[in-house]
Amino acid sequence: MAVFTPVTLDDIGQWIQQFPLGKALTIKGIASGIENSNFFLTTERGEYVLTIFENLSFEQLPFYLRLMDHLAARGVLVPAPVATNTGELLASLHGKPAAIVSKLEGRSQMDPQPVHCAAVGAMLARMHLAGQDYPLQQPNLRGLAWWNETTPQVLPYLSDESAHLLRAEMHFQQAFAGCETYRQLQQGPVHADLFRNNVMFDGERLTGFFDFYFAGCDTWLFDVAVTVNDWCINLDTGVLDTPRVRAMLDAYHAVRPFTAAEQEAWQPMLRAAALRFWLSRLYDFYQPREAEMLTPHDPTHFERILRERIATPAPGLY
Ligand SMILES: Nc1ncnc2c1ncn2[C@@H]1O[C@H](COP(=O)(O)OP(=O)(O)O)[C@@H](O)[C@H]1O
Ligand SMILES: N[C@@H](CCOP(=O)(O)O)C(=O)O
Repeated sequence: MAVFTPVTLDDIGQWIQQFPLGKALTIKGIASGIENSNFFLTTERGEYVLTIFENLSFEQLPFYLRLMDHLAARGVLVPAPVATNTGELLASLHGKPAAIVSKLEGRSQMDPQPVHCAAVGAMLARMHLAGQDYPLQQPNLRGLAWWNETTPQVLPYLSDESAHLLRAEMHFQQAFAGCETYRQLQQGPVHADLFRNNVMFDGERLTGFFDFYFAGCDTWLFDVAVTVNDWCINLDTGVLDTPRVRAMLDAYHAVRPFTAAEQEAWQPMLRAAALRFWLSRLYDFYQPREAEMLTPHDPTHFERILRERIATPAPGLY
């Protein structure tokens, strides 16, 4: 279980009074996260999720929380942050930034079918459009600059074969990020981590996207590639499953049509999305932080996906 900062009901008895939520009735640590300490919180007003941010600062957090607020206000299904009695979306708990957001119904769909992929594709396109007038700017903190910084830190742990792949792909992605087609890609706030475990479904009904704490301003296509690489693959081989890819891309395209530049950039972008998670998983694997209980994700999964995207062209965007 990844609870880096434990919290008890006693700890928040007074603290909760700054929110219009009544008394706290129960609090329970959530096992599955790897970045933050999360708790299901029941108060006299209902059910919520309390997050204590372990890595993001008071200065960085308004970008994420106001983005969720912005999107929720425009009908995109995301958790709505609860403001304090003085209108703040953030408060300090055990000396760290903390927020309370609404709890989404349902559960994650870990074995998605085309119908789920279509729902995700359509909501992702709506999210990109709704984010167009979001006024705050913050780069994707796990973008190319972070890859450049992280690569030398993980290279010493890799086999010759994997190190060769990482160096070569970094070289390829640096060139891609500097090319004219890349410059033409539409950008805006993106989720950047829209994996199956960050979306809730009630049956076939999508109830919301959550875990926006890797969000940032980046190309919309990067967001699509991250999402396809998790939702539309054979999990053992990393091979794309065409019916799920088509369902997701067609549903996205129907809401926000892809451009010719995006079509051209699609294959390298799928590689970029695989590289990003290979790198972060390597980093988390070899430089783990302390937690009460923590299971690092398997880096080789994304190395396999990267090799597969290099070897086999994906179905086109449209
Ligand atoms: N708004 C929410 N509504 C319902 N469940 C949530 C919500 N936010 C988080 N959770 C639950 O908490 C778990 C961990 O949250 P997550 O944001 O993925 O953590 P981390 O950022 O630490 O990786 C999720 O798998 C989900 O079960
Ligand atoms: N989705 C990433 C890791 C981030 O974890 P999350 O629980 O916050 O989604 C991965 O799978 O490597």
